[in-house]
Amino acid sequence: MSAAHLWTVFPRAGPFRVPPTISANGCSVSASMVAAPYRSSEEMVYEVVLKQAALVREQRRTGNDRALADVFKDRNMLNEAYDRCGEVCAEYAKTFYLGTLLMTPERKRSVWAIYVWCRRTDELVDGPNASHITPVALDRWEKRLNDLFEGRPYDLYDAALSDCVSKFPVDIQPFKDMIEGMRLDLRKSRYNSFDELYLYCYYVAGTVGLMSIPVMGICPESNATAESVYNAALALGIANQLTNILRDVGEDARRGRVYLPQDELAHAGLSDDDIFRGKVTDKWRSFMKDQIKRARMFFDEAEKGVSELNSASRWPVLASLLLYRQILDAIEANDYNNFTRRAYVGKGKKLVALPVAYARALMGPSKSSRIGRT
Ligand SMILES: CC(C)=CCC/C(C)=C/CC/C(C)=C/CC/C(C)=C/COP(=O)(O)OP(=O)(O)O
Repeated sequence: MSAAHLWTVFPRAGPFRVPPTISANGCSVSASMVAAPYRSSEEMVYEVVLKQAALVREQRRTGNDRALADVFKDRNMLNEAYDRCGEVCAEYAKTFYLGTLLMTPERKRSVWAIYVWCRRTDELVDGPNASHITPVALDRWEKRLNDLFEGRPYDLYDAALSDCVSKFPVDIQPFKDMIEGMRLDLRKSRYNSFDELYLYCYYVAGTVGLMSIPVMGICPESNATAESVYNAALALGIANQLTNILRDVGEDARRGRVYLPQDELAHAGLSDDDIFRGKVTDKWRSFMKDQIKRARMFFDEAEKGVSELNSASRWPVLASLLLYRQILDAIEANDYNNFTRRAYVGKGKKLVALPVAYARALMGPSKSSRIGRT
């Protein structure tokens, strides 16, 4: 693990804060290419991390849930709302859903409600009606978000999230940022540098980590700072999204989109044309090796935070981390042909990952955790 990478994941925090070196991001790109602009996105994201961590710290200190008005008098309606969220989660994220079943009822249903909101947001730009979506529609979606945070949900799914955010110290910012990510996706189909891509990944996936931690909870025995656990959660979202991008290169290219950093492509002697041509060359393999290496580093950062979570939250997170990380192995096994072959993790591997994750999830926070307090 390069120290430079740690600087990128922990931009201002503790012992890992070192200036970037030539191997920044674990890729063979020059430091000047990634280091200077790299700070801006990271710092912006870090503000959100600090704010979220402060909310959770406050909750840990007082031991009370944030007291918002209980707007839902009709418990049956609310139970129905949460059940519907559970059904959606079970349908679209089976493994994750299975893992959530270990959580306390309150946490479990809140995680479902967050999942459903994220899925609906994603569907706005990725779903069947995506071609009709406009920035105005996203503004309306944001207005709905504000309303539900103030206890005025529009529909049943919103009602579940509205209740969830009244019970857990969830900040609205990551939700707004996810909508911002959708706006970005509407107007942008190229990313000049990893800094730009990082910001996109934060918007559309890192935010999920920040939304989830207040609900999943940090283990009471954990010595880690809230900031460090948030950083790990953020890293998992980034790792997942980078993996998604690497898996879907061909599919995205067919939609005219290239999510790979243009400067790194150029540095590797590649261009959009090579991607549209879709030929696996040695240049492409070497480029992909670096990209995979960087995604794995984000997974590694994330993994360190899992043991700091509440015991029942560790399993679903670790299981999904192990499974998603294996997509990178599958890309390698496909000899880096992510143009016409879809990398996937077979059923057998999934079945092995679940008990492995379960056994590892039994381990609590490490006393000498590198993400612990300094
Ligand atoms: C590590 C610690 C401390 C906490 C974990 C905090 C959490 C729950 C983070 C979750 C991050 C996450 C799941 C982000 C979503 C990223 C992503 C790319 C999801 C892919 O979703 P789909 O588009 O449905 O995937 P497929 O295309 O593979 O079906």
